[in-house]
Amino acid sequence: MLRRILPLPDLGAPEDGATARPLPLHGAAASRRLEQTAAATLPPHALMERAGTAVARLARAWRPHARHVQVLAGGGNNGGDGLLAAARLCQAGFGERVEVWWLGCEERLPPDARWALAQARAAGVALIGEPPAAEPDLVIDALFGLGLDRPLQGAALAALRWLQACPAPTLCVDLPSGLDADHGHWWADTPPQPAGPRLTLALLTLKPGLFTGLGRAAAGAAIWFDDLGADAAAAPPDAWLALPGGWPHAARQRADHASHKGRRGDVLVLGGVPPAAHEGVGMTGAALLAGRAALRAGAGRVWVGLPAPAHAIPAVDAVQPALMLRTAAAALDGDLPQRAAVVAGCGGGKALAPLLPALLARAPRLVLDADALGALGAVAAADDGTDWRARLHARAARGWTTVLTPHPLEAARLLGGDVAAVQRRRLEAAQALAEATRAIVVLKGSGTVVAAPDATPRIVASGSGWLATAGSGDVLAGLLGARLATLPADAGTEATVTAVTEAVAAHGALPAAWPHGALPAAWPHGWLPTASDLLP
Ligand SMILES: NC(=O)C1=CN([C@@H]2O[C@H](COP(=O)(O)OP(=O)(O)OC[C@H]3O[C@@H](n4cnc5c(N)ncnc54)[C@H](O)[C@@H]3O)[C@@H](O)[C@H]2O)[C@@H](O)CC1
Repeated sequence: MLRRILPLPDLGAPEDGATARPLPLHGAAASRRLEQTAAATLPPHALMERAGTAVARLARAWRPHARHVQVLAGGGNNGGDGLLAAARLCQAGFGERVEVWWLGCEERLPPDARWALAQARAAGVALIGEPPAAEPDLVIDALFGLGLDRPLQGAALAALRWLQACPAPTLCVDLPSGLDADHGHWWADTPPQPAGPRLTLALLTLKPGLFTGLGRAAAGAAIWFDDLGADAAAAPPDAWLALPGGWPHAARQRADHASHKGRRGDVLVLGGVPPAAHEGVGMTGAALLAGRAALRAGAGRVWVGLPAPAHAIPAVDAVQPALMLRTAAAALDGDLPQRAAVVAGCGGGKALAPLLPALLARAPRLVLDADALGALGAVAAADDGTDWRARLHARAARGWTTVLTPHPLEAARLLGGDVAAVQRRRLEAAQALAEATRAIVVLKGSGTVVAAPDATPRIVASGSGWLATAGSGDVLAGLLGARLATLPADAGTEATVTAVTEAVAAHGALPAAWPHGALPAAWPHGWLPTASDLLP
């Protein structure tokens, strides 16, 4: 069955608060297992017939008036899909010219691709061995799919360079050529971002590499999926694709006439050093953004504790006067850390380090962001010498929730590695950090990963380059606080991970809801949104 995965459908405000079911993601090995299982029950070449037909159908629907269709086909089964699509387009009399630039070698073709080549020849498809002379109206990229597992060189690299530079609309078969199916690694020295509009049709399975690493940049604005009639349950997924869903469900919250703010959860944000207290260097805005986001996401009461003396604390947040501003010391005095979801980081700077031991020991629901992650290493020195990892393990053993929200550099520091290694294997890096800390890890970046100990990681489908702006992470931290604040104490790990994923997904969906026409289009091509624009 053919369905669109991205762009996400306009979800509006779901009344029932239901979270969309996550979709299974299968890497190369699991996809091959599924392929074998499916092929065993079908006549020869049936899967390739379905794949090629699906490609041809989507090509016609996407560019119905294309006259010159150029297929770029490699020497494996991905090329076979392209050859068969060309055959079916030709047989349907589509356009004026359907041509295949074929890089295969007849003696080394796998059986399905050999059959597809025969089909293409029988249909009268023109085969060429070099780039087309004129720019086509539509390109079908079937150079490499699942089988790509090393850097591109020679003729294949030259073909990929042509493909990436071609301004024509391009439909990628299964995966954009150059992209690794498992990790979203890019195997070539040419930019992953294509010059022209692009969509990708994933076949049989959705691969994790399409949604994280460089996958989203390479795959284009739209990702479609045809399962070719295979049963995804036949192989356990390597990851889940999480779609934004039912949180925050404002309509449902408001519908409860007898509700009151005490039922909607308390959030304490710790961070935001004021310039008056730190030699003129301040980060107050970060904590205010987190606090505002928590309020907007439905938290009943939000405190912001700034690590500074009383005279340096702003009297009020003029944008959200409902925020309760105080010194961090005052915020931590009493039972607030126990009953509120605590968000620590958000511009707290070095002043956070001395607060962390108490937070780790007292706050059952704790989000550690930015500066709090940087301060973790100093925790032992600041207290009785117990390592921070041991403290996180102890929290997990008590059934307490800790959420770490590193960007790739922070994750690399916590793992003791380098950022390139994290980015190369984002799923594995997030999972390794979750296992090492027994915490829920939100590894930010293109295709944010949510990982928890002993669980299959999730990649969040929402999110875009619009979020790559200062303060965006503080807004996410606030949303996480608001989401955790409404969880019952005995929610359990799975429900907590789902809640964290919902908050990340809701954050990723914010730019789509942002009124793009709302700011004057003055500066060269219009103003860009900032983190404050993510909040109404
Ligand atoms: N067999 C079938 O009936 C089906 C095949 N499908 C298609 O088949 C694809 C997988 O086909 P293949 O396994 O043949 O793999 P590919 O067609 O992706 O790659 C072909 C060969 O290229 C080689 N290769 C890898 N890296 C290279 C490099 N850097 N330079 C040069 N050669 C390199 C590999 O050894 C591989 O065997 C899927 O992505 C999908 O498009 C699906 O449509 C499902 C059905």
